[in-house]
Amino acid sequence: MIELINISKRFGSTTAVDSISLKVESGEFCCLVGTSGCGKSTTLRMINRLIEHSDGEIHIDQQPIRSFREETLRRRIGYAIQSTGLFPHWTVARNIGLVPRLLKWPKARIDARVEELMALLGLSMDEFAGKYPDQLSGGQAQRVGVARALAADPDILLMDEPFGALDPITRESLQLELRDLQARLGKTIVFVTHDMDEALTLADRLVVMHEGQIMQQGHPLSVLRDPANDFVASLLGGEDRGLKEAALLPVSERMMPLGTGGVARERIDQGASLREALSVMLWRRVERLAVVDDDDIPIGELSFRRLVGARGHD
Ligand SMILES: Nc1ncnc2c1ncn2[C@@H]1O[C@H](COP(=O)(O)OP(=O)(O)OP(=O)(O)O)[C@@H](O)[C@H]1O
Repeated sequence: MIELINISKRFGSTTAVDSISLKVESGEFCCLVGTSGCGKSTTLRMINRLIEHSDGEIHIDQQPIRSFREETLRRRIGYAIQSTGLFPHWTVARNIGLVPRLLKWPKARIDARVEELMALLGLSMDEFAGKYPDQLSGGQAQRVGVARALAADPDILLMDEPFGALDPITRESLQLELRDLQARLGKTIVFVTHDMDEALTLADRLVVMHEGQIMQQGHPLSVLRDPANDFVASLLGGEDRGLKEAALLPVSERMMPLGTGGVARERIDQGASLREALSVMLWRRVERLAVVDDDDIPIGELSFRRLVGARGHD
């Protein structure tokens, strides 16, 4: 668990972070969002002591981070950033092995770990191990950056706009993979982004910052449904909030049992979001969809009225 207690950071006369308190539970995916310059990156970098806080206390598993040795921080906290920070004259394999080497692991263990991580991030050893960063696409470089951050098997991962420079399709696929990876590996992740859709997709805990302070924090759905003030509401997209909420809710949430009137022609997967269902209805110009399981067998149906949450019968 990471705990920030009344944390402030001042740079000369600028207060970048102003007495914030935040608790991130073990295994939680926490996203920090907010306007440019609101103190997100500073908050993140105080957790691994790249920046020293001015006031307050930061604890990891109840211990003040100032009591940790540098080596322990390195081992326990991985860090990935937008520009990847890969060393240009080092191969992919060498870049990934950076922290284990600093921790003086034996060579055989480092080699085995690099191989394991490349497989985990979908990078073929034969193709990529010997390449240099400038021979990689943006998405491949980000994968290497994430692999490097995971190298010493840290329990905490700090990520600062890691997918910021990617095209939307690569970005979405890396978001899904990261979510999946986190569920499998059980890491605690603190993730900075200025992209609200990215934050809503990834977060268990959404933290909205403004001018160095936390305006609101909570589960994305509860923040969406009940924004603390106009600033949070507008950052969440104002009237667009309905679509954002629909993107977070699965079709199964509003599905009805199969009726007797025959199965609808157009289908939607039970794991799809209500937003995707709405899109299919608009595109196909239908008001009813058959909801199908993984084997494409109809298990229920979704009507437009149910989708929008209207009360009463269809
Ligand atoms: N090393 C520094 N020296 C002086 N001021 C700094 C320093 N680092 C950050 N700041 C200031 O602290 C404030 C918060 O910066 P920070 O980088 O944490 O914001 P951010 O929310 O991550 O912004 P962005 O989304 O634009 O990256 C800004 O006003 C910034 O100018």
